[in-house]
Amino acid sequence: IGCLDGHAGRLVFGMLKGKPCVCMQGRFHLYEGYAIQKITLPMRIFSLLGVETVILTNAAGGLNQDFKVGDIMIMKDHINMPGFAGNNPLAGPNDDRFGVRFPCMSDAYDRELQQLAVDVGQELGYGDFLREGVYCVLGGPSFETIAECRMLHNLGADAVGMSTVHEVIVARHCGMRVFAMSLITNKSVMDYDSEEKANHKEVLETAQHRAVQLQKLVSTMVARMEFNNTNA
Ligand SMILES: O=P(O)(O)O[C@@H]1C[C@H](O)[C@@H](CO)O1
Ligand code: HPA
Repeated sequence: IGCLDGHAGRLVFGMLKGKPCVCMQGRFHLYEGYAIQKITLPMRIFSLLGVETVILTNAAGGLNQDFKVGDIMIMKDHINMPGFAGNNPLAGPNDDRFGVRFPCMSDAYDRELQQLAVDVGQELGYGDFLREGVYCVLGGPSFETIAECRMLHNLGADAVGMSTVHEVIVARHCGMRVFAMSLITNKSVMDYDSEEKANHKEVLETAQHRAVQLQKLVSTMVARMEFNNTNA
């Protein structure tokens, strides 16, 4: 597992609220120079281990002007920018043991799990900072220019980041149920007069600030989840 700032590089097995879980503490990214098929391999391993549901989190810049730093955005959809240029984790020969050649992505994000997150978030008193939206993935590692942020916002993205979507595609390909959420760690700079600059320190600080609430949201969702994915 990617071992860089903010990504511990550990695979943790255990029980969470009575459910067997495996957690990646960190992930691989395109910007580390790995092939896209390699960074998504953990999803196929999880599938072979019998994992039914994948919960993904990420840090992201907020393009939606209503979003504040510290907001948690439930992902309802994505824009796969590297995919537009042919960099899709399913490119190459299809391994039929995992899934079909042309998987559907309009149902990538499980609606019931999104609703569960809303319900649990409300119960925990997180309503003021719980949002939903569209995440756009870019390759990184450079943060976006002002013109790029404006373009992505005009395209319908609410948040921008450097991960998650590749994993979602591979997880869906092999029939796992997917829930994903972004922590808005910084506001994307959209204005030439702005003094703000995206930086990794702010990303880590915001993540630290919301860590306990994110853990509570995930663990409460896991506690309420049904076994036996019927979505495959
Ligand atoms: O949660 P991820 O891994 O998407 O984290 C984002 C992308 C970079 O790793 C880092 C940039 O600050 O945050
Ligand atoms: N852009 C891209 N990736 C990110 C950002 C951002 O502003 N913040 C955290 N990850």
